[in-house]
Amino acid sequence: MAIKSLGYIGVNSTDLSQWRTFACDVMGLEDVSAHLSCNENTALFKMDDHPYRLIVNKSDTDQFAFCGWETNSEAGLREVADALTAAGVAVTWADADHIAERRVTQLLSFTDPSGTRHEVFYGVISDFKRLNSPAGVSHFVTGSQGLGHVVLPAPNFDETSSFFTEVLGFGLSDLMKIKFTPDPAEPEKRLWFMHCNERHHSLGLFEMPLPAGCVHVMVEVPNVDEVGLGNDRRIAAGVKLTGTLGRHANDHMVSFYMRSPAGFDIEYGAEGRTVDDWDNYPVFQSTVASFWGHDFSVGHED
Ligand SMILES: Cc1ccc(O)c(O)c1CC[C@@H]1C(=O)CC[C@]2(C)C(=O)CC[C@@H]12
Ligand SMILES: [Fe+2]
Repeated sequence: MAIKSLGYIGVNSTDLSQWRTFACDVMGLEDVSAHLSCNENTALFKMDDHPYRLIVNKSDTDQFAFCGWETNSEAGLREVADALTAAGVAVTWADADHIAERRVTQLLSFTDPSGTRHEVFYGVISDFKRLNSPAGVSHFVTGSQGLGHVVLPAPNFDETSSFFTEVLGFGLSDLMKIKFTPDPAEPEKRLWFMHCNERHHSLGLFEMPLPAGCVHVMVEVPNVDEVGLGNDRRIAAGVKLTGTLGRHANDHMVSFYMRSPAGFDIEYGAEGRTVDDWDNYPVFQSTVASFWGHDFSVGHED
């Protein structure tokens, strides 16, 4: 497939300083806004040798804004554009300002069948500066696995899931049928996990609308100590815990969840498994989220 990894994510924010505190002091990302001399209505945060992985734009709402998917080449980007066009999805090629803002060579955008905005690009423009984490995080697990994973609301589930598999070429990793709240009357909802590289999942689709525009974004640190240190920083910053420490049954990630200033969650994890041979990987359905831990009921308390 032409899409190789999750390259960046975009967020809208009424208060950039809230994101500076959360992204730097809690997540351990580096604020590179001044280094990249972006305008005062944008904040850029670095995780690795990409110029940035998180872009926060000043807005009148606090919401997830877009995913940025990376392709390898101009041909790869053209392939995605052709597949979208053939499927009747409107493709917008970015103008020079948009391309310059994103620091890539070429860029297009589209909207998926559940209304989430996506960008697809090739050719990151980087000075290859290394991460200098203000929280002392040694590094994030990225590279060919991309920045992590994103779980998106997909109320229009059948159309959205087949769009990602059939039009964009994502592979199904595993699936669940779950209730989101403790309410016993709530019907079960589908939660599908999909891959575009060796990371177990780069994309999740959850059958439910969400005002925040995103369920969560996962970033991966190299070991459980970094997860624990991240949780200590979360406590020190007074950030709400939305899922307790646990190990997932599908990707084996040890993680916790916390509420970001945009209302969606950040999953902070380590020890996720990779899959080298998807052809011989059996898709499965799990009836539990995790081998142990991950109490999500804490997120529904005030
Ligand atoms: C189940 C699971 C497997 C791998 C992951 O990376 C992962 O994030 C999850 C959990 C997904 C999901 C969530 O994020 C919000 C709260 C959810 C909907 C639940 O209540 C159970 C599954 C949870
Ligand atoms: Fe996750």
